[in-house]
Amino acid sequence: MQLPPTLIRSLEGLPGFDEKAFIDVHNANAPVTSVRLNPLKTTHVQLLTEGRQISAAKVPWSVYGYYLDQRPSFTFDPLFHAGTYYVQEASSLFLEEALRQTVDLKEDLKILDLCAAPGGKSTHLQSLIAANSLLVSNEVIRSRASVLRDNIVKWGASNVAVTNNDPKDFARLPGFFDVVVVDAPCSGSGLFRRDSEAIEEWSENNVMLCSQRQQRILADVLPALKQGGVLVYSTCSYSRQEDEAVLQWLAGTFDLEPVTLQLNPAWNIIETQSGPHTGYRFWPHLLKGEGLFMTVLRKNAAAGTTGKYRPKTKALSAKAAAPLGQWLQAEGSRFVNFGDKIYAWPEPLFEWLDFLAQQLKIIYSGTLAGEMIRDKLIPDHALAMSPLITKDAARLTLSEEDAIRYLQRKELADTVPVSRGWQLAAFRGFPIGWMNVLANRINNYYPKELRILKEQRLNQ
Ligand SMILES: C[S@@+](CC[C@H](N)C(=O)[O-])C[C@H]1O[C@@H](n2cnc3c(N)ncnc32)[C@H](O)[C@@H]1O
Repeated sequence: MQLPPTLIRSLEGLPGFDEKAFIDVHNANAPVTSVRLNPLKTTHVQLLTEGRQISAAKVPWSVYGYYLDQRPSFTFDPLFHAGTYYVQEASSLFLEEALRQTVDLKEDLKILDLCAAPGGKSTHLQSLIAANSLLVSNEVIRSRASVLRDNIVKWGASNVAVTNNDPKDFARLPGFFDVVVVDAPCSGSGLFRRDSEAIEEWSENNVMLCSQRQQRILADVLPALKQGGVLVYSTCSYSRQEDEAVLQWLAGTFDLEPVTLQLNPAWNIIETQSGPHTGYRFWPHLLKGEGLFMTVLRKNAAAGTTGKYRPKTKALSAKAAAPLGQWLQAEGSRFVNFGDKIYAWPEPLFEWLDFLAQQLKIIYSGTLAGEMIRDKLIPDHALAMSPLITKDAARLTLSEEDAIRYLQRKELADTVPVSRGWQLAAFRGFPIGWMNVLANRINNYYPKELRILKEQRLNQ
């Protein structure tokens, strides 16, 4: 692996940098695989290891994160499609430790993940916050926002709104958020080990452009953070201009208080100073993870307020919502319809979601229960992924082979259902989607755009 010599030169003198060890670890061809469990579905890592000749070890800075000693084919694992875990780079799981040390996560919070696709940090944040907290998971690029929505749907949570807005749109929400996470678009050098093609695209000029864009994004979003609120800024770049220099600029431009985290020395995370502010560097030659920079700051400055709110969205009447009781645990939810589509919004988040719907371009919120057609609900895939699904829902347990066929949207020739109508396709107890059993065939309702396109199981 030929790392850009200008990158190497630019890293000299940075805390923790060791040229030889850094180059060696890039050439060692020893990829690190890590996953994070979804506590809405399971907290037992044995689910992924038992009977699979894989062993798992804890990622030290995350309750839900595990290293796997090999990389299985996630595409061909029905448990992956059931949303029981997310495949995520280990260093980035440090977000959990950063928040546990700076925010009372038991409180009802409003959290913004500004640069959220494909959803690693957002699904993680969702696992850390209370059920009555609201996560706004935003992605500016429309196609990437759809991938983000799919991953949020798969995760199964109801307390998330997926938005497709430009950072400057958040100026409409002065002082609204308790926490803002900016996992900024960057030059990506921290991931060279996993994606050697990115090396070709790396240039000093791009580092500079990224640094300017990072500053613009931060300046745009800061008004939306409340006074006393916490800003987390991270990149997967090693470059000073995108890390310490951005922190220095933040500190010099805005009224932000330094926040220092307690580190376990065994973790080998390296502290780096920008004046009184501390950043945290993750070097792949010092720990089991990829390159990452993260810093936390607290807003001192007074923030504006969002002004008067006029309710607009109407919840379905009890009578109109009654048929939904057969599909999901309705207690604690209020139902809203956008056209024929019926969403379940967590009751305590109703006003916030209604307010946000008036300010932002929301592409998904709560849980999409399904479409009401002639007074009957056609259940949506999102409902199958959600813990709201009623325990009484009929389900058909599929073998691994059939579960993969189902996920490929193929026919389930050998599966023998015991009853007719809508039922969940399940694998090892976890729903993976819907099917409708008719007299002479089974209709596979796995969403076309999510289906596994590959024929063969290949390790990826
Ligand atoms: C590092 S990635 C985010 C990864 C994500 N947080 C995760 O954990 O899965 C940065 C994201 O910022 C988005 N982005 C690109 N340009 C942007 C801009 N000008 N403002 C805000 N976000 C931008 C990218 O599309 C990308 O999805």
